[in-house]
Amino acid sequence: MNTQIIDTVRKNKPLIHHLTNQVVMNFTANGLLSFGGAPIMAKAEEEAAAMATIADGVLLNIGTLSANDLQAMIAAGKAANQKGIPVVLDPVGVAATPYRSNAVKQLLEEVQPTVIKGNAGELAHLVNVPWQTKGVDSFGDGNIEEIARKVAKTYQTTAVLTGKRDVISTTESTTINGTGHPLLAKVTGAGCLLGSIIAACLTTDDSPYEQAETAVAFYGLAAEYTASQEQVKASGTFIPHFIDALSMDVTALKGESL
Ligand SMILES: Nc1ncnc2c1ncn2[C@@H]1O[C@H](COP(=O)(O)OP(=O)(O)O)[C@@H](O)[C@H]1O
Ligand SMILES: Cc1ncsc1CCOP(=O)(O)O
Repeated sequence: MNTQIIDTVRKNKPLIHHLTNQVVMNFTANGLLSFGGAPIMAKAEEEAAAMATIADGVLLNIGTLSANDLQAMIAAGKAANQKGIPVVLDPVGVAATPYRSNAVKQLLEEVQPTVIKGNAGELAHLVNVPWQTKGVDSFGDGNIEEIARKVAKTYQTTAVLTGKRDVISTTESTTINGTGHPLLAKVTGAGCLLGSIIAACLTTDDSPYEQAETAVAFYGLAAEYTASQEQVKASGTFIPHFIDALSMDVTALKGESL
């Protein structure tokens, strides 16, 4: 984890244009604000390109996709590519229906994502590897390093595969992150908010590999700290304390004194 990336995000407060799903909008906006970014949620096709042009990064999350959303995502993604700002694609539930699968295919033909982030089932689907999924969730085990590497190679991007262990992979390097807590899997939108925080970290001058690894490691550490708090009983009490933890310094999250 490169803590300078987090410090830089907190200094610059990057504006992240979110085209995300209805389930997680408020949680994502509060989580990114706490971390140190500036969220804006905007899905109208009419303003998608203009919004991306004033933003520092764009998040495309297909969780509750409609036909209009897809056109807006293509417009925002293209504008971001043109401006040279990062784009994170989160193909939520892509394996669930042919509609989602075709929409992501179209998006990937028109937009070059800096990072593709998803759980094992979502990323496996993108590279035609069989995996057990149920709606937006992923189950089972398999070669997650191989899947992340395949996604990075196929789409010439940085892949972030989440789960009990997270894999960050480019065409050249792969690393595993072990921070995190099972309560994250009990909170809807935990993966979606991570996408937003990755987008914020991608706005510094470092490599996407280091930026993504930092975002994922920090996020898991914040979850571990949260779960260790006495007031946290289960997923309901986890949520507000996790939002708080996202604003903390790494030293404090680790319980180290300065
Ligand atoms: N069993 C687990 N133990 C620790 N961390 C987990 C576990 N499951 C998920 N996470 C963490 O939760 C976050 C969201 O991952 P995941 O649940 O795979 O995403 P999604 O919500 O998109 O399915 C990631 O930071 C990941 O590391
Ligand atoms: C439940 C649900 N349905 C459509 S989007 C969504 C949220 C999924 O969020 P996450 O995959 O981050 O838990």
